[in-house]
Amino acid sequence: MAAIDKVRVLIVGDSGVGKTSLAHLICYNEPIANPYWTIGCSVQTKLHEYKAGTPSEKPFFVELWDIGGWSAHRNSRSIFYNPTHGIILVHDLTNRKSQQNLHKWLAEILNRDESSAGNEYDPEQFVGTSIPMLVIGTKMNLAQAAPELSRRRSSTIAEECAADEINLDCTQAKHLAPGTSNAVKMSRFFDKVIERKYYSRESSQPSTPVSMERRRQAGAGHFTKFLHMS
Ligand SMILES: Nc1nc2c(ncn2[C@@H]2O[C@H](COP(=O)(O)OP(=O)(O)OP(=O)(O)O)[C@@H](O)[C@H]2O)c(=O)[nH]1
Repeated sequence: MAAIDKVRVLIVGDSGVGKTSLAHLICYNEPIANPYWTIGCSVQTKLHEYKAGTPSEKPFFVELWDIGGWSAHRNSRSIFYNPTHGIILVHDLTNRKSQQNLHKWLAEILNRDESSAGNEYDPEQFVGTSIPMLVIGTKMNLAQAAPELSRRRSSTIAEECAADEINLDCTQAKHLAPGTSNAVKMSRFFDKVIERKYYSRESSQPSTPVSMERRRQAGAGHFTKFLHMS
């Protein structure tokens, strides 16, 4: 049997926003019982059917690299960023600061090769990257219970990067259940990541400019299967 190709998707965001909970929900379709504090990085893998239900259907491993969000580890995290085939930016819907900090996370990943560049926010850089991105707002249940904490739900970084956006509660399986719009967006995102790595002319050029409109048009929604590899 032929080896199954794989892609690496980074899951980044401030400490405590729910990255580990999200990665578990994506891979197992059920909430994690005891989320742990991630030191360094934790990797979980799922089997995704690229373009499921079409003649182009093909399985790929999607490695979810859950990067610990503690700021003290910022200087050592860059070792996890190469290669990066896709990025999931996670923020807590009850914590506005965690949404604003997504710019810093993205800058940290995109500046990974420039040791002195720091994490300066450059909007042009975000528009210019062709790495597929997905923005996820967690703790929707808490945000709904306290709307004053989350008056603005849609995040500007998603608009700037023309990225899809999902708001969910990682403690409830139904929020990513197969057939839901969230699951379709997630699947479409993984298709984009695979498309860019294995089927695009840009695959050998990590950060080439691409128009916002083109990014919007890429990909199509399909369902996925899950597999965990320890
Ligand atoms: N109510 C609710 N709690 C959540 C949600 N997502 C995560 N949590 C809780 O938030 C806490 C932190 O979740 P983690 O998944 O460990 O967060 P993390 O981003 O991986 O944190 P670090 O490992 O420090 O980077 C845990 O107590 C989770 O149960 C959510 O959508 N709703």
